[in-house]
Amino acid sequence: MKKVAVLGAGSWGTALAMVLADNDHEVRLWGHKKEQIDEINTTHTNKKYLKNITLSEGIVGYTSMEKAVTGVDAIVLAVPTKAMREVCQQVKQYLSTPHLFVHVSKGIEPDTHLRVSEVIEEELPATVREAVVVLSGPSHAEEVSLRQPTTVTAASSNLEAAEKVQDLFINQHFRVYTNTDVVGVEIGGSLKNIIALAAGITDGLGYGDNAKAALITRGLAEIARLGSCLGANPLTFLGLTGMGDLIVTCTSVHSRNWRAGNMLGKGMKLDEVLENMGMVVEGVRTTKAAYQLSQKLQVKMPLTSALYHVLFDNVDPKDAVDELMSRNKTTELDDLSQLLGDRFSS
Ligand SMILES: NC(=O)C1=CN([C@@H]2O[C@H](COP(=O)(O)OP(=O)(O)OC[C@H]3O[C@@H](n4cnc5c(N)ncnc54)[C@H](O)[C@@H]3O)[C@@H](O)[C@H]2O)C=CC1
Ligand SMILES: O=C(CO)COP(=O)(O)O
Repeated sequence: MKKVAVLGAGSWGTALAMVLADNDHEVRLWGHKKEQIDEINTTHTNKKYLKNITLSEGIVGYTSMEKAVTGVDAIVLAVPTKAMREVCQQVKQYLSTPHLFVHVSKGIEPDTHLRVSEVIEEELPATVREAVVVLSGPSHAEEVSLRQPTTVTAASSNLEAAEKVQDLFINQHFRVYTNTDVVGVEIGGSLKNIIALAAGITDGLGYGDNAKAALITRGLAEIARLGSCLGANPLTFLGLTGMGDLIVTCTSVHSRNWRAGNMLGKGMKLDEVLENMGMVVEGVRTTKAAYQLSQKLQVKMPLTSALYHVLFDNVDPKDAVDELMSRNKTTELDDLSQLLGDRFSS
């Protein structure tokens, strides 16, 4: 049995706390909202984030971060990307030895263009950080909390650390693989939210499965294009954190990114949509970051670019689709085949 602190008591932090409690670990779930932590400790529910779920009594809620992290074996960072720096700055005050950090957030910072593990490494000195492992994959909190079969990947350049995280989380319902391609895993997990927003939009506009399949496959092509340019192994994008997460997020009503896109497609404004959601929609900020990166690195990302103009320049979603469909004709396997070809030709 290990002692694990989960920082962030939203949907995903709570669902992962359940997995850890099922594995008989001592789980300390920290949140910054007192009423929510009181609810976790009294009724063993977290209704705003996981409806109709009773949490294991083994999960104890904390409002004191210091108490939550004192003496733990591992710290899971489960807050939205936007809050990651602030939470790292808080946690490092309470640590004096290196700890194993697991992050589960799917985003890229606009302007700095840093991946979440890079943000964490920037904020946490080596004196408190043994290793950073990203846990990612097709995994809606709603299904994980019902103990439905789910597969994810623990990725770190330090394979031993990834294996420690695999051992912490793996069970009969929650299967964990390992990978050392951190760039590929983080880029796949973040950029799929852009495509999920777009898939929600086409559904909201009344378009069908053909449009959805087009978004998923061409979305994967542009994710792989940018990811490979940043140093990822292109094959990672065919795995759980690439194609796997694209499928689950673009096709599920659980996805907040899909739901936000759906409302946009039905004519709502972005501000209204985000107010309505009450939970994080990571794809909005990631669209900005990926668009900026594609401009800087000169990587072709037509779907990301179209979504950027819908979100931030008030372009009508239907006009954006019409424009995408009337671009100059091209071949399917352009630079992507070069990327994969290089791998297979040696
Ligand atoms: N919900 C899901 O099924 C999955 C979510 N993720 C990722 O996990 C991350 C967290 O997402 P969710 O838990 O779903 O979001 P959520 O919106 O359900 O919950 C976010 C939680 O973070 C808290 N929070 C926000 N700012 C904070 C701050 N400055 N300090 C402390 N707490 C703060 C909120 O109060 C809330 O409890 C995101 O990056 C998301 O992409 C990854 C896999 C699955
Ligand atoms: O990442 C997720 C599933 O793997 C959750 O997606 P949403 O943030 O769109 O709900």
